[in-house]
Amino acid sequence: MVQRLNGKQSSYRLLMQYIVWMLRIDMRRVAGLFVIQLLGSLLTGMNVILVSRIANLAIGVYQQTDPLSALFFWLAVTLGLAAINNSLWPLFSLQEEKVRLELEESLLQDLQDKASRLRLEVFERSDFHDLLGRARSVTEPGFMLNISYDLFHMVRSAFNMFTISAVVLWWNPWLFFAIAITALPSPIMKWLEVQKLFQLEKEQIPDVRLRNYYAGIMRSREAAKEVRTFGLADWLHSRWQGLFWQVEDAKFRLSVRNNVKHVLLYSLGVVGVSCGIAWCVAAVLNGSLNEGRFAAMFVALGGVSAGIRSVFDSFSRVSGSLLRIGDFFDYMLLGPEEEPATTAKQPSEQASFVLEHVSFRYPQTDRDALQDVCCTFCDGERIALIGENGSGKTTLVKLLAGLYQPTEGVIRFGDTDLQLIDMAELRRRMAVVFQDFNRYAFTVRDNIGFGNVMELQHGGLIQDAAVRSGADEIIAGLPQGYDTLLTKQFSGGTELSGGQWQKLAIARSYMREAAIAMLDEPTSALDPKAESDVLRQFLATSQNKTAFIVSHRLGLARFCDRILLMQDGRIVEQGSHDELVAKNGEYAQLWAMQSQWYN
Ligand SMILES: Nc1ncnc2c1ncn2[C@@H]1O[C@H](COP(=O)(O)OP(=O)(O)OP(=O)(O)O)[C@@H](O)[C@H]1O
Repeated sequence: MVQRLNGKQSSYRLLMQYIVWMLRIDMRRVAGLFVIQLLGSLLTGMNVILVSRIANLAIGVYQQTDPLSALFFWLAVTLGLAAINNSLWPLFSLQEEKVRLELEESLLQDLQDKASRLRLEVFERSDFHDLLGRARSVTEPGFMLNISYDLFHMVRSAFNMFTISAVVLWWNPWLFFAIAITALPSPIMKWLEVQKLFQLEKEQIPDVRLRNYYAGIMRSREAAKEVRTFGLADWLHSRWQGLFWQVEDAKFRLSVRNNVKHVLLYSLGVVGVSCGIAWCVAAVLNGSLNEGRFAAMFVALGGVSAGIRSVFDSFSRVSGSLLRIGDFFDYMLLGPEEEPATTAKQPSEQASFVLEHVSFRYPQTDRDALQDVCCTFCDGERIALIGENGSGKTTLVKLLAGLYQPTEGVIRFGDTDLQLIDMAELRRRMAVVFQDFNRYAFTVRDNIGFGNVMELQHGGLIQDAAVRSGADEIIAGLPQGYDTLLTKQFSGGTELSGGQWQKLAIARSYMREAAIAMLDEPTSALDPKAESDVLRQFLATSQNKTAFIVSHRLGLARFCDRILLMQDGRIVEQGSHDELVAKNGEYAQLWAMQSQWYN
């Protein structure tokens, strides 16, 4: 089961986590950004006081009670400070851009590292893909741009608001509270809306993923053949369209409701500021407020209201982004992970496996793919796994390769529980060809060399692997030989047939001198000659190896030391070919059935 270690976290905790994380990435630059913010805001606050001073001086000059030079002096000071304030922002933007890029890179790296550590069972769960989809949205270009911009904007607006508020509070505290109370409901509403939108988007993620899946099929080169042959385009489009509007309509309805509320609450804020200005006018008329202070109050009242809105608007956007970052942190705490090499045990030299009452059920299914399997595979033994489709052969191979853990029972490698073994080390001793092997859109050299990435530059080894798998003849006919790009997605590439790809996958497994070989239907796409070459090669190279081969070709199985016949996740018969034929059971019937085509 997917373990998520933390529950819903408060915005405050997430904000702290985010700030700590930013500081961890580039403490010097992040601290520098805060200092620039602080300076800029102090300058903005001073500006309000200077406006008051200049207005009073202008009146004084007009009434000839103050000298013109004093007015020019304070005007020069104000302009000077404004110039300093303005020059801070290009500096701020450059620093911010760098911090943002560093954050984005770190996010992507963390996301990818985590995915490579998670156990494969986790990938089988749909809720994992929902969470991954939400966590990935954090790494979209622009997300970091917005959150860091909003965060710094919030800090800057808060500094501005505090300095302007301090001025108004000092001159008239009641006026300040009246403006604050009328200005607050609108941004608080916005904050609540952000939470609702996040919740809605979270619920919509499975539909959005499905919608993207439909779109992906319509765009995919691989699917294009069937989409056209079976005329699926209209059906896919109508499904995609239905989901598109279902998702977007729900968001639009929420947006309409929010906008109506906003208009009402914003008007309340305007009423607050208007009342404040009316109060100032009355104070000027009754002589309790001089003209200079009136001018400054006029600026400051609007400033307080706009400041409160600006702080809370940025806060709403930051908290919305933090909720998404929260998904990212949740994702980073997912488990279970593979055993870290530092705590894991070294695998024994003897490549033997013991399965004790092993059952396995894929996550989110209600049926065991393997049921109570008990078996021993000795060092150097060659095993053929046969059985009808869905009987559990591939699942058994995946468990032996340590890719999945049994849901019940234990698999031992040598004497040690496979779960406790350093899998990276054990996998270095394994050569595996999966039934659904990867077709990398890279060069032939890479496609073979990935079997032993440390030897990717070792041309001789790659050529040798190609010769053993029979891929060398294909490569000789390619335009750039081993450097041919195997994809039509990028320019200059080419494409191979299914069987040719399979030969490359087999060559990949020959890249390491492995003590354990696992081949899951390695010849399903090969022509008879190629199949016979590959099987001969397998029998020759698997001498003294612990080897497992999954195949429906019983002709091959007869050359293995032991055959395991599987049915419904159980081993129903096992023994050598001769023993099983003599037993005259299921295997004997299958053998008779297949051999009749060759008689
Ligand atoms: N990823 C998965 N999630 C859920 N169920 C799965 C998954 N993979 C396989 N199964 C189920 O597990 C059972 C065993 O599948 P497995 O692939 O091991 O069969 P197999 O014997 O290798 O079949 P085949 O000969 O068709 O390759 C089947 O019932 C299958 O439907």
